[in-house]
Amino acid sequence: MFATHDTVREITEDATDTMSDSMRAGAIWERVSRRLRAELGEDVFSSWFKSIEIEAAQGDAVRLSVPTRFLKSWIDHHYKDRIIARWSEEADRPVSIDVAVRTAASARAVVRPRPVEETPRPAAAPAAGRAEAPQLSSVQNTLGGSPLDPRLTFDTFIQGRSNTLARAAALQVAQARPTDAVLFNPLYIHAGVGLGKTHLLHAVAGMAQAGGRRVLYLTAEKFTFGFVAALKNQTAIAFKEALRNIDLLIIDDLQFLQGKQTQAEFCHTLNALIDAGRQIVVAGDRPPSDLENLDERVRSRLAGGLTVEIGALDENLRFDILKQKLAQAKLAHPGFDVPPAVMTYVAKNVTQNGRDLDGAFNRLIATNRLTSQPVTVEMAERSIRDLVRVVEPKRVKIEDIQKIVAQHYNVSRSDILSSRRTATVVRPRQIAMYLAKTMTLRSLPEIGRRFGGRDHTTVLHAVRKIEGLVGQDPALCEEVEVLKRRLND
Ligand SMILES: Nc1ncnc2c1ncn2[C@@H]1O[C@H](COP(=O)(O)OP(=O)(O)OP(=O)(O)O)[C@@H](O)[C@H]1O
Repeated sequence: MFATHDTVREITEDATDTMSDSMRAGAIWERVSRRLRAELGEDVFSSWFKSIEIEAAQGDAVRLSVPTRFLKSWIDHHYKDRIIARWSEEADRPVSIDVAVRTAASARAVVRPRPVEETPRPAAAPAAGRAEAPQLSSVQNTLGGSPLDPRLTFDTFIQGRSNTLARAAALQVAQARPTDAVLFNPLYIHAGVGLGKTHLLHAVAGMAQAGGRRVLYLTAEKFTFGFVAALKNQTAIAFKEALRNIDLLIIDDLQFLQGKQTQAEFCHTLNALIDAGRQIVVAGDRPPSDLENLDERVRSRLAGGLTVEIGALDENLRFDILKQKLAQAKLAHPGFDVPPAVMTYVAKNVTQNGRDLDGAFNRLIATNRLTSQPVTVEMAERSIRDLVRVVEPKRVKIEDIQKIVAQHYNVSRSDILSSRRTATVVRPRQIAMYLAKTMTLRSLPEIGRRFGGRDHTTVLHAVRKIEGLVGQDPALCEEVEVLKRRLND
């Protein structure tokens, strides 16, 4: 069917209306942005509003877009009402505003308002585009990146139940090509002392660097020092530029990020890199929510990515780490060996963390090399006595297991004891039975009785089922580890 003159005119008028709506919206957004910047301050404005673009504007309906889901949810929760109020005031009529996440296709079609003038800044070095961005060495020089230990690789990082998820996420990030979509951003890894965070971060840095990406690995202390020194030397602009031109920023020991201004700069860097589709990996000694001294904006930005925990090293993992250390030691000290009984003794008794395992192993080598004593269990007992912690195993009660599992899966304890067979209850019940078998000395019939009078074969089936799943499903494995830790606390 051909369009009549009238329809052509209607279509043209519609298009002209849409164009002028868009242009009007662009002008209004400029004024709204100025007011938001004045009301909220430069820091808040550049953290949350700078990357907003107008996706569409038609009549009283405006659609804004932001590059990430995190930004959308933050703006929806904290600033949307304010934007609507300011926009309605500037437009002299009520408007509805919707915030969407930009896709590559929508980004091409976006209406770009003129950038809002910022408060005057000292003359900046010309902004380097991605193509002429500084190469790794100059980034490292400008920012004083922390040195990487070539021994800390994925090959030497031993996988166990407590670190499966963290390792898998880290590997995915390290292997990504620059054109791949960024999956977990930021990736935040937390663990207690000596459980392998630094090892994993070095492995990510090394692999990504080998893949040709511009990587910067910094401890939070170095970041603080670099930023403060740059401020003192009036090179802060160059510092910021260099930071924003890397592909992968890795920050270790985030708990040591000091100072309000440094944290604000870190937050800007996080926002700028994430919005530009670059990857961030951060490690700290506790989850973001527990980092009390950290700026709220940094905390929420971190919590908006993927947070994974590395749990305690279990005995099997400790044994495997020792095996690897032995292989390395044999290369450096030909003729040196540690009998399996000694390996088992150390793995069983040095339970704290990987650093104590390093220490124990070094003492075996030193004692053997310096005194020519053969490595035996007695020799090991004497040399590593202070690293051995005698811990009374905590007695876990079946009732506690049922309570904690029920809480974790948001079902009631009576659901777990009941005969209900819906999936939401069956899996938690099986996990609770599995924990009862592996964390207490109760027999299968006794466990069956305590789980609503079930037969011992039902318990056995549950235990086998969960044992099998834990080996295949890292997420379930992580859940079980979390439950075990809660029960052992
Ligand atoms: N899964 C693992 N495989 C191999 N080595 C490990 C593993 N976990 C820990 N280690 C070793 O344990 C030691 C301590 O690990 P690392 O320095 O990475 O701990 P961390 O979590 O960064 O501790 P901190 O919080 O004190 O900085 C290192 O020698 C590391 O190589």
